[in-house]
Amino acid sequence: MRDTLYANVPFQLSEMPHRYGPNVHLVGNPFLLSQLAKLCSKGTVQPEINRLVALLYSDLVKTVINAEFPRKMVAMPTRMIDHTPQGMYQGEVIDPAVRAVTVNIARAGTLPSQVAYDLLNTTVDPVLVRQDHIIMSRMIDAKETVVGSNIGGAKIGGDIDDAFVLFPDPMGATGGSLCTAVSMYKDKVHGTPRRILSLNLIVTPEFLRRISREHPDVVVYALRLDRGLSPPEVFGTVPGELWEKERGLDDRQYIVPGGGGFGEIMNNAYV
Ligand SMILES: O=P(O)(O)OC[C@H]1O[C@H](OP(=O)(O)OP(=O)(O)O)[C@H](O)[C@@H]1O
Repeated sequence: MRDTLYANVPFQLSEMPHRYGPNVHLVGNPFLLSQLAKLCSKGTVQPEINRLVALLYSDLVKTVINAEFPRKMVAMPTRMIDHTPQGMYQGEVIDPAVRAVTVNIARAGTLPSQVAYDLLNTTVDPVLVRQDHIIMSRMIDAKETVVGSNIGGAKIGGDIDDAFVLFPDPMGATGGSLCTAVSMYKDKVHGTPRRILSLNLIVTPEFLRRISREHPDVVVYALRLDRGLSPPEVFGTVPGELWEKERGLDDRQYIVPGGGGFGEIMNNAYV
């Protein structure tokens, strides 16, 4: 007789309430926010910074797979099958027949994308998993204000038809980098993706506003929302309630409270 215990495995996102709409998920929890606080603090440099980024992404990617990916019922013999016909796991698993593409937005997104790629390969059929690469830089003017994002080169390994397309990038600041990358896929890469997912450690209200306007189909999972430069009336309100007044970017488009330029610190290259 079959045990139905794992026929419908419950999973519920633990997320912070907000008014940014159904495509935004703020999924920080006490454990991850502690690690992220450490990652953002002044004394955290190599090798600890990469260790923390990898740990945080390992968790975030699993959360996204649990929440977004389809499941499938399986009956898989265990090693005990040689001793008893009851040696079978019967229940749900993540459907391995799913296409997934993770995009390395170099440079801060390089390690996060590698973590995502490795985890996807252990979860779905590796033949269906791919990693693409985009060299991307925020462009600044003479006053060091960000004026846009530029693609310096890309290696795109094929189409994205019916694929989950993941953009794991630690900082969502102005949203320029993500919007440029998503537009490039929509304009130049063949196929209709099943879902476009942005996986961030920290996002700003400005980032969410830009993404939701330019690419409302993108689903954002972020551990933390930073709106530290907002006027006093914003603090204490539910995120998104006073969206137009919320501010998380300084004059140079760095996130506040933030954690500095992750790409710079992770690569020890201050350019
Ligand atoms: O939302 P946006 O304003 O576009 O900014 C965020 C981008 O900047 C950071 O990267 P990184 O430090 O690697 O690159 P940079 O040289 O573009 O600052 C970050 O990881 C994003 O890719």
